[in-house]
Amino acid sequence: MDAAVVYESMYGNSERVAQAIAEGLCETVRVEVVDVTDPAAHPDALRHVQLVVAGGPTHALGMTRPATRAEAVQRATGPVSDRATGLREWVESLPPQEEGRLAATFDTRATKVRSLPGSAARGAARAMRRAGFRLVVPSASFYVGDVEGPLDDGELDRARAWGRALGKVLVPAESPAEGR
Ligand SMILES: Cc1cc2nc3c(=O)[nH]c(=O)nc-3n(C[C@H](O)[C@H](O)[C@H](O)COP(=O)(O)O)c2cc1C
Repeated sequence: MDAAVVYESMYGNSERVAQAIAEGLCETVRVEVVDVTDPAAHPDALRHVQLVVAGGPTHALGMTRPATRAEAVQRATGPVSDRATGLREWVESLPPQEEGRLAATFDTRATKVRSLPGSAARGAARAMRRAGFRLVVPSASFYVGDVEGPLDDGELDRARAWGRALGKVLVPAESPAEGR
């Protein structure tokens, strides 16, 4: 089975989570990690992939928007990726999917506002379900200590474990060879 982890990231935290998820997933499936703005993330370029894992930062209780991305750039005290489009535009561009395509979603969120309900991952999951994907596991959130990060202790391990568990749902242990 082939999988792709498609991510958006302004300060690099969601990118690190995407890489960690791929490290867990690659124990059972072939996986590529793609920035959502990369031509390789275009829906046509991902047609060979059976599982798409998509994620990015939570901004203003949901997926980023042009205004929240501009705010993120303005608030940056270090490296920031100034991007014209993000996860929201990507999921909204997905054409109707053939039956059987699988998906899972993740986001990063701030520990300080952990009690707030908003989650980019849940918004992305809704859009992907509407496009015809089957969501194989509940969406996951990974936490940063402050707006620019860093990720809280243990979050990359948790992301690796989430990727590993996702791979095992897709490729049961008795037939690992079929997943490669
Ligand atoms: C404009 C803006 C709005 C944000 N809104 C939220 C929010 O509603 N909930 C939350 O948990 N985190 C919020 N955050 C924190 C982001 O989730 C955090 O910056 C992000 O997870 C870092 O990921 P990245 O390095 O991949 O961009 C916000 C950050 C910015 C810049």
